[in-house]
Amino acid sequence: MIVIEKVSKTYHMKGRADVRALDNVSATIDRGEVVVIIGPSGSGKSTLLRALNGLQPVDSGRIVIDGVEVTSKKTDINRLRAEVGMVFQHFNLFQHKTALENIVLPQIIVAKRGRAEAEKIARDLLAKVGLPDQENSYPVMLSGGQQQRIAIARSLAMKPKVMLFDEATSALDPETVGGVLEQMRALAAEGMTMAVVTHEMGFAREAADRMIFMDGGAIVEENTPAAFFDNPQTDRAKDFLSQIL
Ligand SMILES: Nc1ncnc2c1ncn2[C@@H]1O[C@H](COP(=O)(O)OP(=O)(O)OP(=O)(O)O)[C@@H](O)[C@H]1O
Repeated sequence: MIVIEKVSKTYHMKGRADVRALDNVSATIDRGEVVVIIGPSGSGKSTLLRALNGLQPVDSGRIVIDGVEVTSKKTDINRLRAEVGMVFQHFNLFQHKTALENIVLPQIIVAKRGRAEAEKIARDLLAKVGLPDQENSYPVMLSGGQQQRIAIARSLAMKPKVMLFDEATSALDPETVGGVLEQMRALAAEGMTMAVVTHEMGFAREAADRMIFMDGGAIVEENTPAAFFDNPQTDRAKDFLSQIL
């Protein structure tokens, strides 16, 4: 379970007004729950996701994942990043390593597994993401969607308790988005705890247990997808939905 308690974050940049990216945000995400976070550009969605795996330090408040306080300086951030997998818009595979090695290496380096075990896990995951025949392919030989599925497999190899997706399909060619969404749906169906920032409203309707709508660094509305899309409560959510649907 993820508990987010009164989390705030302001960015200070020279020559620019301060930006309050997160303004007293509180939420909980239950084990096995799939939460889709949407909102206008600059509303704080990415900052919140990055805070959840410790990539983004916050100014105040607490984030606790399965009893481990992410926001405590004492927490081992490397361990946390293994337990909280994150898939970004840009998948950053090692270009000079094969698909298999991309999944194997973090297991050896971070999880300290032996090569035989790491390769077995990697092969199982390549099959799971629908790419069993691509273990010897280099990223450049794969479509963006296939590379993103390798990136998902790489995260899953660490056996995370939680998966975070930050616009995982936004940089892909339209014809390769479907395969990635299919993997995300399958993970959701298996009961993975997921927080997903996406523009894919079809995915949100089908796979989300709950929608969180953010604006101006705050959570403005939370509801089931059916209630949120069909009957938004706030003017801000209505405006946003009228622009994107
Ligand atoms: N590293 C940073 N330094 C300074 N300002 C930042 C930084 N990261 C984000 N911001 C600012 O904080 C605000 C929230 O940004 P964030 O990326 O969290 O929003 P978002 O909802 O994910 O936006 P988008 O949908 O465009 O990705 C924005 O005004 C952004 O310009």
